[in-house]
Amino acid sequence: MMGKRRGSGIIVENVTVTYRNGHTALRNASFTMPRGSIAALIGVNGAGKSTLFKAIMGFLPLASGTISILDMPAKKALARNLVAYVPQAEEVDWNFPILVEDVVMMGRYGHMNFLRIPSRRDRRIVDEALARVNMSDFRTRQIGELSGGQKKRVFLARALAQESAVILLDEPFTGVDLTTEEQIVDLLGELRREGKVMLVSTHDLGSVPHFCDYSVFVKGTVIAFGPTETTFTEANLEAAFGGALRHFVLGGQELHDDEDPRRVKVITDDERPFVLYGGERLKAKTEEKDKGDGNAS
Ligand SMILES: Nc1ncnc2c1ncn2[C@@H]1O[C@H](COP(=O)(O)OP(=O)(O)OP(=O)(O)O)[C@@H](O)[C@H]1O
Repeated sequence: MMGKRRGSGIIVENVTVTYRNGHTALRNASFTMPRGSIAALIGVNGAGKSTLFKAIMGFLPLASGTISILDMPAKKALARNLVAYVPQAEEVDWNFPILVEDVVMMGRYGHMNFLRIPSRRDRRIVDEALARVNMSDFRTRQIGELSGGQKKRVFLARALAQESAVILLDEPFTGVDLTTEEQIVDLLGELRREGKVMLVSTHDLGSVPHFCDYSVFVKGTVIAFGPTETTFTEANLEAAFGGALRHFVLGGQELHDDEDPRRVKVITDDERPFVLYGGERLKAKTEEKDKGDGNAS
């Protein structure tokens, strides 16, 4: 396990990515996040979140700029198998006939020689990864026969089996029920305590302050980034989502039977609402969690 907490996790500096059709999806994007932390990548559809992931993974060339991972050039970190990617559901061919346990074993390929014969250790790591996402009972199922949330957990298990220090998760909560989302959030918290670096793209605004240490707002570039405490603000949400967000302010008789003057503001992109109480938002729970015994069940 990674015990190291110091040093930088991911540094993206002035990155520009242009697709082959000439469309520049990201221009001069920059942000940094340290080791042992979780950052949310927040932005509307088409803002460039997946493009950023693909650029970090080396799937797309950079027109300019640099990316460094764990204090080394991204290429080197990728070659050392230090980065795992959990793709969006739409990017996977679910008709491909493959068993759950074989998907997770793919996470071990980078550790095997070209014959790809799993060792006892590889099998043990796959078993542990499946157990950690509560999918052991499904190991001999075809991946295409699972629910959306179960598929996500299998791909998360593949990332765990890879034993990489960095995990990129593209929309891990889309199509996932609340219990599964909570399990995934707990697991990410455990991984953070192990010193891993996690970048999570999400539309699920309500959960960001609960588990993300850093927020990165994307809109064709990085328009704001920093600690969630200070960066996950109404102004930045507005800047990132513009008219796509809906606001409700509840107060008076709508909210209270008594004379309580306090009001609640709800900001939502219709997935999970983000609630501000009397102009102040709920304090992130992450620190409280960290102070616990670290034994999330
Ligand atoms: N292969 C491609 N060729 C050309 N343009 C592309 C390609 N893939 C994406 N784009 C464009 O790049 C921009 C950013 O897309 P990207 O997929 O990174 O957005 P996103 O923030 O991940 O959105 P979503 O929330 O829908 O996943 C969009 O305008 C999109 O149309």
